[in-house]
Amino acid sequence: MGKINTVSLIGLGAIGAAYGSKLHLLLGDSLTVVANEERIQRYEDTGLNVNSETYHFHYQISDTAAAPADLVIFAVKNAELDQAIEEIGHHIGPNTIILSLLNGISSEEIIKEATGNEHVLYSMCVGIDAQRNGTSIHYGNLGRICYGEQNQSVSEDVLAVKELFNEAGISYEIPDDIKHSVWAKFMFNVGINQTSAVLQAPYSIFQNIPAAYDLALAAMYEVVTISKKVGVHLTEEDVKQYTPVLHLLSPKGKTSMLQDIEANRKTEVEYFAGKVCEIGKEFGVPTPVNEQLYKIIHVKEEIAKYRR
Ligand SMILES: NC(=O)C1=CN([C@@H]2O[C@H](COP(=O)(O)OP(=O)(O)OC[C@H]3O[C@@H](n4cnc5c(N)ncnc54)[C@H](OP(=O)(O)O)[C@@H]3O)[C@@H](O)[C@H]2O)C=CC1
Ligand SMILES: CC(C)(CO)C(=O)C(=O)O
Repeated sequence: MGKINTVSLIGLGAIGAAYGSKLHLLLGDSLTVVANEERIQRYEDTGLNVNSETYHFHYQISDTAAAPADLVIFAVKNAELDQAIEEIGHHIGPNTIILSLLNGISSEEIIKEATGNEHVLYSMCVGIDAQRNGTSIHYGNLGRICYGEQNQSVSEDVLAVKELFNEAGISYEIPDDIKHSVWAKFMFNVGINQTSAVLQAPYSIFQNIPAAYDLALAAMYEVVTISKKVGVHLTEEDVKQYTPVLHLLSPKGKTSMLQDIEANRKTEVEYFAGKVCEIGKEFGVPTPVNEQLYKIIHVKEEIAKYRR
């Protein structure tokens, strides 16, 4: 792949709109947002408001024919991924590079398996505190997108994405070991997203009340333990590296999981505690903190359904 000229994006929520707005400023209509008619109608009615600027993206209805894009970006929630893969299928050709900005440790494998595409890079975003209210998105920090090849090579695809991000003004990092970085981010999400959802607490609580962050740490240490069983080997150093990340987030900001709870949406608990408990069981490692978080967050989802 030479230069990336066309990008298709699916998922115009907090993450998709935040990074999509940067790409739109660079690419104009060469950035296509793929969605069904109902969503497109909603986006066209008001435009997308990102940090008080209104954006009108170029939209394409999901089941219409399309030329493959140079780059496809997934920015939906984990439970929405299978449907999104199907709906953006026309935009994926044999040479299309794919980035998945979803949290968790499974989306890249799922995309590879479903599409047979050989240009899926491993990626995640870190240090971003994007919040969504309907079609209005606000972020204090855009953070950076960490990405790379699983085999750690600096491939043509990696370089093409680097050029795009440089031109769009999107901060990025190409870590030496992207799998390790994805797991470290997973560890942080397992801690902060889940405890924030249970405590219904914004980042300021974790920044200022050590006992609150201790709860998150207890869940994170279970990820450190299971990571050693799957050959990733997270360490105390990885845990420590996330303390400054937490302190850079906007104090009033909320994790994506707390936003889901407050908006009565299904959360990503299956992909956080659910995954930790699954791997723990496989290797005979107890994961009591995540077991409790899993149960409590499920009850919160049930309460939301009951109230609806
Ligand atoms: N928010 C944050 O600060 C961060 C989030 N993340 C991760 O990024 C991922 C996305 O999170 P976030 O942006 O917060 O989630 P949001 O819920 O804000 O956004 C997801 C968007 O995807 C849309 N969508 C779902 N299915 C489809 C589909 N089939 N076609 C088109 N659009 C679709 C949803 O539309 P609709 O509302 O109409 O259903 C929604 O707008 C998650 O994995 C999250 O964990 C990572 C880092 C930080
Ligand atoms: C790390 C954090 C909490 C913010 O970037 C996140 O990934 C999320 O809200 O899902």
